[in-house]
Amino acid sequence: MPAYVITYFAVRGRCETMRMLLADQGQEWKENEVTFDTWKKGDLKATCVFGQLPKFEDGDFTLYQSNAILRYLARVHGKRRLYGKDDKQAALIDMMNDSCEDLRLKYVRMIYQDYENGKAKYIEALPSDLSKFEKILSDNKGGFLVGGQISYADYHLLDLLLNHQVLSPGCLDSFPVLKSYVARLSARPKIKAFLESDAHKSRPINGNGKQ
Ligand SMILES: N[C@@H](CCC(=O)N[C@@H](CSC(=S)NCCc1ccccc1)C(=O)NCC(=O)O)C(=O)O
Repeated sequence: MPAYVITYFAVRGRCETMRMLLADQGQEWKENEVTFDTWKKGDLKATCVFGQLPKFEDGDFTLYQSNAILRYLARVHGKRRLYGKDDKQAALIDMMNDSCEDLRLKYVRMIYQDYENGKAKYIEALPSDLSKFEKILSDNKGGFLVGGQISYADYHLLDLLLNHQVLSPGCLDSFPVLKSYVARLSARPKIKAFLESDAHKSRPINGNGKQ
């Protein structure tokens, strides 16, 4: 039985980034899928430190907060291999992930609270955020957000960009570096296999069916 267990709803949401990271790192994990009906009963919610999912278990070690889970996995895999080569790179990677979280929060708010009326406006404003990542990846010749190796923030940005290509298929057409970054990372053999898996394809992106 894999040591890793992800407890979450049957959606990509805040867990597809860690799933891609684990897949790319050759790790296995168990999915503990929670239905919305079960969740509404409140018993599981009452056991969650912050009353929310995802919950991540590594044996008898339990974590909540999706970004804390990513940082934990970045530390434990291959001697911090997913966290840069030194503390300064690690800090830059955290900075990049914080910006991914900013974009995710904007996306989630639109999806769940303002999809019908806010989708067009969100897509119109999107280039302002995408252009920042286009410049970061253009300026860093290493091919990743920080340095010359993939970090946990790269998996987060990849997940966000894939979701945004569903929301607005042409959103990367004016950002050639981002477009090639998505193609290159998606072509990594283990990520490619994950993205082609039924498990991934069968999970809706969000919990309300909007994408
Ligand atoms: N900062 C936390 C945020 C966790 C979070 O928002 N979890 C949501 C699910 S993740 C997400 S993107 N939520 C957006 C709306 C949603 C609600 C319920 C199910 C699915 C999506 C949740 O548990 N909602 C249920 C509840 O609060 O009772 C993290 O990053 O893990």
